[in-house]
Amino acid sequence: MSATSAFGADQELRTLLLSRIHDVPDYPKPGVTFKDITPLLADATAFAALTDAFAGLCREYGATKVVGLEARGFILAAPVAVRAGVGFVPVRKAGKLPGATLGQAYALEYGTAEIELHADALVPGDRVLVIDDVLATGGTAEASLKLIRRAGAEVAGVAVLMELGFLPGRERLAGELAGAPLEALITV
Ligand SMILES: O=P(O)(O)OC[C@H]1O[C@H](OP(=O)(O)OP(=O)(O)O)[C@H](O)[C@@H]1O
Ligand SMILES: Nc1ncnc2[nH]cnc12
Repeated sequence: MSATSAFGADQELRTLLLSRIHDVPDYPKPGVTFKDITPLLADATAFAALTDAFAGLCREYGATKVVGLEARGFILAAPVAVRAGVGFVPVRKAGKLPGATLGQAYALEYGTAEIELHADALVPGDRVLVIDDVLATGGTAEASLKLIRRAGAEVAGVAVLMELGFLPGRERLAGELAGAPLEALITV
């Protein structure tokens, strides 16, 4: 079961962030409403507020590393790591990292995918906050937690900008979180 805190955006921040996330119907395929965060990234005030909220969480959890999930997770996580004064570690889609890697396959809605982590990017004693833009089915985040644990590090928590509450991502993640918190600034 995942713990919750007062991290959820207050009404003002939620309104700001929601106004900068655009719904794109039927993208990338019919029936899917894509949550486009590019307007948020283009708004310095909104991007800074988001970064501050995540950085506060990073400090609260005593995280020693921030992991960002390719690709939109990189954009959100990197400034958080800088703001919080901890290192940034990318989890990439398979075949993109040049060094020795740990790989983790996972099930998508249709088919499978694989993500990778540099084998030496985390060390025992690291406490890792995972950051991504969207939690949908939870498959990507779940696979990232497996990688972090296989690398010998501890999961401090998962933080996303937006949780799609109509999908069972939170339930899927619960086992792998093993009590670590899953925080969403916005749930739709
Ligand atoms: O909870 P899930 O069902 O796993 O979906 C969420 C993931 O899907 C999106 O990434 P995507 O694979 O589209 O990659 P991108 O960021 O490179 O566009 C999103 O940024 C999350 O990482
Ligand atoms: N609906 C959605 N919008 C943006 N990113 C996503 N990743 C998975 N589902 C998504």
